[in-house]
Amino acid sequence: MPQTLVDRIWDAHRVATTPGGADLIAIDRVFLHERTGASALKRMAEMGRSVHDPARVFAVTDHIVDTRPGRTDATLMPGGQAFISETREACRAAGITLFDVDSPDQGIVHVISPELGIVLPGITLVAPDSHTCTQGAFGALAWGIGSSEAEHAMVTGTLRLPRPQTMRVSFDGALSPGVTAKDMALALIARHGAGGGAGFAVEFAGSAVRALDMEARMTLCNMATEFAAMTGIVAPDEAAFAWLAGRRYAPAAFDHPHWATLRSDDAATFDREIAIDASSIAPMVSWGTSPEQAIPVDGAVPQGPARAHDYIGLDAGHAIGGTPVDAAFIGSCTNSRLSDLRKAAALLRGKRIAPSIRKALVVPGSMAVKRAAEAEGLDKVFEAAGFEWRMSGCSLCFYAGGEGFAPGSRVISSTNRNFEGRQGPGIRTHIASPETVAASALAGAIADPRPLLARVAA
Ligand SMILES: CC(C)[C@H](C(=O)O)[C@@H](O)C(=O)O
Ligand code: SF4
Repeated sequence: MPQTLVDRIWDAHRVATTPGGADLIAIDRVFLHERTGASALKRMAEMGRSVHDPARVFAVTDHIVDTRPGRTDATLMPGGQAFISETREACRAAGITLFDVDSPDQGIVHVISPELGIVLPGITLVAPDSHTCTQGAFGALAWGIGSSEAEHAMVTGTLRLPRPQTMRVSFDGALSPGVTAKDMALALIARHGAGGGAGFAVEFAGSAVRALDMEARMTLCNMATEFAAMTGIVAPDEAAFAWLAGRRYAPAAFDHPHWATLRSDDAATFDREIAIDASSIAPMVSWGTSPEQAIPVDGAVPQGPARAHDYIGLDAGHAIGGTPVDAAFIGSCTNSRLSDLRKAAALLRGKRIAPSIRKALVVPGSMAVKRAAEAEGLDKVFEAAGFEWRMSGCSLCFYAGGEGFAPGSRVISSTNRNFEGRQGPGIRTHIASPETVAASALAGAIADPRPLLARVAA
C-alpha cells in the first residue's frame, strides 16, 4: 500500500500497538537542554532508574546561559546556575555527552544536533523542547515532548503515543527575491491559523521546498510547532545527505538503498492537503501576539482581537511598514545559522543602524556558526553597523531573566514566538526574517527588505 514518509518512519519504529490504540515507538535519540532536561534526569535518579543507552542521549546548555563575550561560570545568567549545575552533575552520573557552555560545540540544541550529525534521515529524535521539529528538515521524525516523556524515552528507549494524522503542505512555484523560508512559514500560519496543524505531522513538499537549502528547510520546519503541528518534515534528498555527510556522529556516506526509500509514495494519500503558490508570498511580519497575526510587510494591520491591538499598540488600518522599533534581534533556532547571518550582513555592510535603536543583538546559533561567521568577517560587519556580536545561546528569544530589552521596547526579531511577554514583560515582538530585521534596524522602523536588496544587488 502506498505510504507517506511519516507513516513509513512510524511503522519502521513501531514496537507494539497498545490496547488503547496508541503505539509504542522506538526512540533513536534524545537531546536534552538544561532548562527541562536536568529535572528529568534528577527525577530518574531519585526513582533509581537509569538511562537505557547513554550513547543515544545528548545534552547541551543553551537556554539560560550568558551570551555576552567572555562568559564564564561566574557570569552565568541569574536563574541559570542551578539548572546548569544540575545538568552537569546528572549528565556525568548518567554517562551522557554534554556540550557545555565552554565547549566549542555548544549552541542552541536544534542548531547543534544537525551540525554534529546527531539527527539523521529516517530516525526518531525527541527533545523536551517544542522546536525539535526543526530537525525534520533532514527527514527525521523529530518532535518536542514533555519532561516526563523524556524520562520514559531515556529509561525505556520508547515512547507511547497515538499515530499522528498526516498533512502535506505543498509550496509550488518560485519565491520572489527577498522572500524566505521564514515568510513561507508565516504565510502558511497566517492563512491557515496558528491551530491549523493540530494533530498532524506535516510534510513540506513542492518545488519551492525542494529549492530551499538545508538551513532554510530548518527554518520552515522550525515553525511547524507555531502551526500547532506535532512536527514538520521534508523528504531527505541529495542536499540533505551532502549536508550531513562526514559530520561527527553521521555515517561518512549515505549510499545504502535504504536512504532512497525515505519519501512519500506518489500515490500516498494524506489526511489533509494544503497548497500554496510560493510566488504569492511577500516578506511577512507579525503585527500582534500570535504567529497567525502576520501580514505582508507592505500591508496594513487588519482588525483582530482587541487584546492583541492593545498589547502591541497598533490599531486596525495602520500600515505596518514605518512602525518605529526600539530594538532588533537576530538569532534563535529559527534564524541563527550561517546563511541567515550572511543574508543580514549583506544588507548591513557599510551602513549604520538608526540611532533610535537602543539594543541590537546578533546571537549566533552555535559556536561553530560564530567561528564560521568570524572567518568571513561578518562579526565586523555587524559591529560596524551597531549590532552587538554575542556568544551562542537562546538569549532574548526567550526571556530567561537577567538580561532584557528596555521597558516597553518594540522589537523586530528573527525568532518564532510573539506572545505577550515572550521577550520580557511588556516587550512587543514583531517576528520576521533576518533580512527584514536588518532592513528595519537600518530604518529604525519596520521596513521592507526588497528595495534595499535590489540596491545591494545592483
Ligand atoms: C524552555 C523550553 C521548554 C521552551 C520550549 O519548549 O519551547 C523554549 O525553548 C521556548 O522556545 O519557549
Ligand atoms: S532559540 Fe528560542 S525557540 Fe529556539 S529553543 Fe531556544 S528559546 Fe526555544
